[in-house]
Amino acid sequence: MTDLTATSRQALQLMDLTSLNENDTPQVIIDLCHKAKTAAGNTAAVCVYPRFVPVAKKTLKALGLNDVTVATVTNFPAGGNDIDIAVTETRAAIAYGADEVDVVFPYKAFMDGDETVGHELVAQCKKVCGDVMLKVIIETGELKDPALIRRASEISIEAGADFIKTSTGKVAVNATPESARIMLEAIRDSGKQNVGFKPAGGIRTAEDAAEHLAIAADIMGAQWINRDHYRFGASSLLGSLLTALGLQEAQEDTGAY
Ligand SMILES: O=C[C@H](O)COP(=O)(O)O
Repeated sequence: MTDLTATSRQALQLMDLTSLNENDTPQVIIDLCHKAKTAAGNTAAVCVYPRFVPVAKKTLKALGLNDVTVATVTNFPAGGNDIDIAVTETRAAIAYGADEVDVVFPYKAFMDGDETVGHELVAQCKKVCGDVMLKVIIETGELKDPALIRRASEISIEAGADFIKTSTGKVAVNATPESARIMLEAIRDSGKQNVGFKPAGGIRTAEDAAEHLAIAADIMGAQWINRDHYRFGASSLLGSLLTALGLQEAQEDTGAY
């Protein structure tokens, strides 16, 4: 087994297979759920807009994909600083049946110097989540400055994030190796090894995924990398992984969700 085969299989099983397009329909989400099952194993989760959580849950259940969780997004993608709205959206997402909520950190307010609102928003969203996993998207491509990426990561971890996530996939710059390194170092240095990391946005090739996994292994150790600690957020990565695994013909995937 080549290294790329091994990392591609690992990446596939760590993927939050994503469709967050304005023109999504129930049928698009049903098709997405079918793609979560592959000959190389199932993806970790599907990630969809809140209104599609019920159809995703129902489809995965009908397919017997009990290990594939349903993630959704709140305060997305703008990362507004209204805590009530973020909490209300998060509560609604859970009511729809979401297993995991990816909330956008109020990164613009944070860039304007307000650290308190980010901490409070994450803490209050985690409170309504209970056992539902909360991933906090800090939007690294907008923060840009390594010191801001580090600080937003620290605030999110301190406030109770289960995962910190790089990006929405909706801005010009999304997950990069540099931002991944800063965020993983923040997790390591926090001493909270149970906090996970999700690079998301712009990860399209098996080689991209392998590079990210190597960074995580370097900083956190290879043993740390599992679905409880590591996810890829990606809408167009599956096809490249299947090709690297020699499975592309078995499962058609255009990558164009
Ligand atoms: O959370 C995941 C991202 O929205 C996916 O971004 P992508 O479409 O660039 O893969």
